[in-house]
Amino acid sequence: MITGGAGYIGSHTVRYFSEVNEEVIVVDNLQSGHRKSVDVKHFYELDLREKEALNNVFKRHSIEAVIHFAANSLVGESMDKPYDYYHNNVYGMMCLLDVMKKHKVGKMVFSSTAAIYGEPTSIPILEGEDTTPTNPYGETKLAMEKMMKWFDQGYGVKYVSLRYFNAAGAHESGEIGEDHKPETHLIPLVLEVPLGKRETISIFGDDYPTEDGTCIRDYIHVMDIASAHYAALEYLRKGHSSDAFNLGNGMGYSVKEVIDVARNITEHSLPVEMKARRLGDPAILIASSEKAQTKLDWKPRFPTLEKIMLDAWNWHRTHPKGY
Ligand SMILES: NC(=O)c1ccc[n+]([C@@H]2O[C@H](COP(=O)([O-])OP(=O)(O)OC[C@H]3O[C@@H](n4cnc5c(N)ncnc54)[C@H](O)[C@@H]3O)[C@@H](O)[C@H]2O)c1
Ligand SMILES: O=c1ccn([C@@H]2O[C@H](COP(=O)(O)OP(=O)(O)O[C@H]3O[C@H](CO)[C@H](O)[C@H](O)[C@H]3O)[C@@H](O)[C@H]2O)c(=O)[nH]1
Repeated sequence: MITGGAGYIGSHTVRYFSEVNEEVIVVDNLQSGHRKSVDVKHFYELDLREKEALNNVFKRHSIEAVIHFAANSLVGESMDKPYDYYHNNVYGMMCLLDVMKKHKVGKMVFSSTAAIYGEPTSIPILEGEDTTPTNPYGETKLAMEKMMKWFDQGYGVKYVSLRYFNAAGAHESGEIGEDHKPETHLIPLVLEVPLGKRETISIFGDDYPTEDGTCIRDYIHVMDIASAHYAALEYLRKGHSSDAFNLGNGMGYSVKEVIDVARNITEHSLPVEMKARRLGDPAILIASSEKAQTKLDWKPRFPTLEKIMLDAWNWHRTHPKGY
């Protein structure tokens, strides 16, 4: 079962699983997902918090494992609406785990985030880094990780928590990609300029302690995130114990560098506008993914920002209005 399978990362993971001949069913309430982004036999439009309906899906299918993407996931929005984040993320997880335990489903692969670390004390970030989130989004994801730990101890539900850094790019076919409304992520926003959907791209702060003064992030191709979910499932199938892994490329790009790569690929001048810092943005987030590479036997296939940007551009220029 893939929850949130009609969302950005979920739909790419559904696609990857079909490419490796795994049978999946999708549960999604379509609050931000797109029905058109997934081609599956069994799609259930429901909210995880509708526990009885969820229970019926578990009754109807013999579910081996759950891959759990469904969540609210915008840092800025979470500052304004913490209740919504606790209710969907934490209570949604409670409902899901409760139904899983009822049906003795003992494997979960979970979407965690770099946001659980807050301002890291060292770069690259290792999994043992302090977890002190600076926003309700990161706080709820950390609470969800902790809930899984106790459900493992109490009921034997094994899990892999994947802490992704900045997901970007699209499937190479250009058939599926990122379509968030409103969009807040840097790469799709940058690409709206050459598409004529916006005049300029804003840079949120150029006074950070980095070489060019703009924030540095570790961008990871969405299909590499998708393949990591399969690697994590295989890891659980082998009977390994529950664990958490960072997913990134170990390379940081500043906001200005991202815009430069987009200029090369789109051949557009991409005018920028300097703005104030965005609340809650850490200066530098770069992952060490060595643990995932070693223990999950996973390797990113598309580590360069050029490839990530090229695939994103391929999707956006052919789908300027999204799905
Ligand atoms: N995009 C990133 O850079 C990034 C980075 C780190 C972690 N994550 C995590 O990855 C996951 C997927 O992110 P995304 O960018 O694909 O987001 P998304 O909003 O595109 O996808 C989330 C999906 O879950 C569905 N959903 C939400 N609440 C639900 C509920 N209660 N019941 C059923 N369905 C529900 C939505 O309709 C949507 O299809 C999230 O959990 C997010 O926190 C994303
Ligand atoms: O118009 C924009 C949009 C973003 N930025 C900057 O670009 C960088 C990347 O911003 P994104 O919004 O694309 O991504 P975030 O790093 O804020 O967040 C992403 O990665 C986090 C973990 O690193 C969380 O998981 C979160 O869910 C996910 O959206 C930030 O420095 C941001 O300030 C701009 O300068 N201008």
